[in-house]
Amino acid sequence: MHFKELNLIPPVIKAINKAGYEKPTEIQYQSIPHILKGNDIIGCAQTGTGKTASFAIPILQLLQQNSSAQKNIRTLVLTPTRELAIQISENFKIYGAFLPLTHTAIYGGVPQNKQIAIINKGVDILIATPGRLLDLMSQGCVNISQIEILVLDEADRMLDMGFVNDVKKILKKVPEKRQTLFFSATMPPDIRKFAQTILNQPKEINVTPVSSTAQTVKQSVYFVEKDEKLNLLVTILEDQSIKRSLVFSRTKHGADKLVRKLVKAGISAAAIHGNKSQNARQKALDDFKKSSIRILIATDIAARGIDIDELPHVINYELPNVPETYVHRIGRTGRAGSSGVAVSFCDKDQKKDLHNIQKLIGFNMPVIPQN
Ligand SMILES: Nc1ncnc2c1ncn2[C@@H]1O[C@H](COP(=O)(O)OP(=O)(O)OP(=O)(O)O)[C@@H](O)[C@H]1O
Repeated sequence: MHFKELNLIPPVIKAINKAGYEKPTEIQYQSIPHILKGNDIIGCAQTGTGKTASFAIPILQLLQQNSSAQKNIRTLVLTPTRELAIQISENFKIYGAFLPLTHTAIYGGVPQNKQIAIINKGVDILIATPGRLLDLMSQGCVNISQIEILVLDEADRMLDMGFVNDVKKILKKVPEKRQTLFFSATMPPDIRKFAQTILNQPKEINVTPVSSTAQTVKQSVYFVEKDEKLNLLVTILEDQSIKRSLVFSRTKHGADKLVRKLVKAGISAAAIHGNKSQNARQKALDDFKKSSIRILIATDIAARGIDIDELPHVINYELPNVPETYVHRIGRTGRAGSSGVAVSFCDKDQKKDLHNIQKLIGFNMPVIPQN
């Protein structure tokens, strides 16, 4: 199967070729035709399998084919984190390289003037985190009353407690007649039910069992006492054959503390979490992406969607208490067919969390004995 068989227009095919993709992934192959037909979609596929292109490619094509003389926002993509908004915007840039369509990302933590100036020039596709979008809407700087396509990326996260009120407010301002697309690697049943109230006769595309982890990630767990965790972390990371590792911590404070301890042990590390300025967040991520730091300690703001080329290793210093979060965290490795390793630390207070995670992913992880 080639992208050509998906009835894509030449400028889109040209951009896909330039990106170096040989063939569509399963989720792309299954969702692109439905989206091109104008259907609503719930798309579930494992982490790192190209869900972004599954919506970005057909959206670009639809906007191009039904081109409008007006300069209004025609597609809105909602996404939970600022880093992800930037990344999705970069994806639209790649796939839309040979099309005249414009796009931009708006997100909090940075001044709004530049964002407003770009919107005022006219954009076809707006990628937004909900808070900044509502902010700019309330100031009259953004009008989403003409959108044709609405995307909820990481849909279950967008509709969980932290975001649901914001999303409901946004939904009141978009036209009822629209195409709505939901994408995520995880989709808990209650969220799926709620989704049905927003979508119109959606096609469900489940490429693999919902919430399953990518086969490309080798998972294991250490049972470790709380006061032994730091030593274990240092021992693991001293192994220089691990080129880079992303370490998840449950708290911002815990993340900072780990950075200090690792730096003291001679291991270069930086943290990314919600108490840092947006510039510091982006810098930590960029430094990690270009390998100027070897270890990035993150809270769950980096759990979803973030695509880091050749990231071989993820550590859960603590297990997350929401099992779906585990699936997203370890999905930062083993992307686009490459292989990855994910190790988790489990102390005696976290046995229940481990149980819930293993129930969700449908298997028990091998336990690594400590010597
Ligand atoms: N058809 C393809 N062939 C090769 N690589 C691809 C293809 N489609 C996407 N990719 C690459 O795969 C990587 C993962 O894609 P993407 O970030 O969209 O994954 P995802 O399914 O959204 O993951 P997550 O659930 O973690 O958000 C990206 O680096 C992207 O460039």
